[in-house]
Amino acid sequence: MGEPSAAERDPAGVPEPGPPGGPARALERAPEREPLGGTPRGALGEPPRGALGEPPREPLGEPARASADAPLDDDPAPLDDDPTPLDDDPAAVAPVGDSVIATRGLTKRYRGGQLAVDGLDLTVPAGSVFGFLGPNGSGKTTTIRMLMGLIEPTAGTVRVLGRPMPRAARTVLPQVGALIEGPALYGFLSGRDNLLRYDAADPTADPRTRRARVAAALDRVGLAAAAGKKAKAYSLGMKQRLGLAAALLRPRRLLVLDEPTNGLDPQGMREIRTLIRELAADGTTVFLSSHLLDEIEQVCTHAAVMAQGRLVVQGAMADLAAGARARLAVTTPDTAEAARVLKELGVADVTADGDRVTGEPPGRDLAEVTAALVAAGVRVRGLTVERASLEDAFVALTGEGFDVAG
Ligand SMILES: Nc1ncnc2c1ncn2[C@@H]1O[C@H](COP(=O)(O)OP(=O)(O)OP(=O)(O)O)[C@@H](O)[C@H]1O
Repeated sequence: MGEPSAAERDPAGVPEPGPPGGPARALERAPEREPLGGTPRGALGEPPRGALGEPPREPLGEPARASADAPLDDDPAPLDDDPTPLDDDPAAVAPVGDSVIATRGLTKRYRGGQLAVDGLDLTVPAGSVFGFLGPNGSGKTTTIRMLMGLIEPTAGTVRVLGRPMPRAARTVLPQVGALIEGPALYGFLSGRDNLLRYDAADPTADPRTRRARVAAALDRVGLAAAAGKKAKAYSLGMKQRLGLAAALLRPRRLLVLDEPTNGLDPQGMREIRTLIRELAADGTTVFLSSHLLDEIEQVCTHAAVMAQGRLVVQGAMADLAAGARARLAVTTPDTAEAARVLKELGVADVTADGDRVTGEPPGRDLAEVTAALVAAGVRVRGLTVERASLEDAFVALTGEGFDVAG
């Protein structure tokens, strides 16, 4: 079969660009930093991403192989393997301990001057479904492209599966499945043939097991029945699942998914989320970026929040939800007296609104607080510590709104 021409490729095959775990970790709030001084890309009149900025997209868009074969975007990264002899042997990837991805001081300034990622310290625990959350333009895709060795950091380090990137790309990437900015497909080929062709382009893939691996991957993503259909007849959700199947053609220790549900209808989103949960249940660490809070809430065990290129917070979901902005709330007709008593008890940030008085949760037993209020003649109708929703917490942390509806 000859190489398809550009005209033969399905232009509609690329979906519109835009999505369980480790032990609970303490909430790590990133230190405050100076505001970014970068210039927005648009302001400099640079071409949009995808014109010049993107690496050439391989069929089905897996960056793993693209990173090894294709020229790199922006500052080309040296692709020499890590000089240690271990790197030639995929089985010899160093044990990763608790973290599958670790970045330290990771920084990317694009040529136009845009500081897209600023001093990122990210730690992704093994076995987690890690949500990488942030509004559009907060640096998620740039970070993912550095993780995959597609672009060279301006400063800082990246370790994936315990190895330095991009130096150990050839060792690491075969163990990483990735779906970045939607799969690129050949519309005139069936889903099965897309995967066969894709696998055949991978020099490290075993041709003897190809058909079986393709069938298993199609089955895995629920496309076995539609395997013979041309990809251009696939719905967006099916195309996205085919992209995932490409990432699953061999066992992976890590899946990196950039906005995997972007552009999908609710049913398609549910299917992808279910698949992610299943993959995670099998022990694969999943790193997924999203600007959708509820998506992160539904599938992730851990999350990091980005804003303007900086890490705002990262940790286990339970800690993020519990620790972010709990409030003591007293419901009473005697708000002025209740506020006075609470302040006397050392409750900070006391505010009265209607028949409610709220404040920071006190570091003492709530029974003591109730007793003090009652002793002062306050008619207490309700006293509780309210957990903020994740949305409240994240918006408070980032200081800006999220496009929650997508
Ligand atoms: N190739 C590039 N050249 C110059 N600036 C870029 C390039 N790619 C991204 N940027 C800029 O870097 C910043 C971070 O962009 P990035 O795409 O990483 O964010 P994101 O969180 O993934 O957002 P989105 O969800 O919109 O893709 C933005 O200000 C963006 O305009």
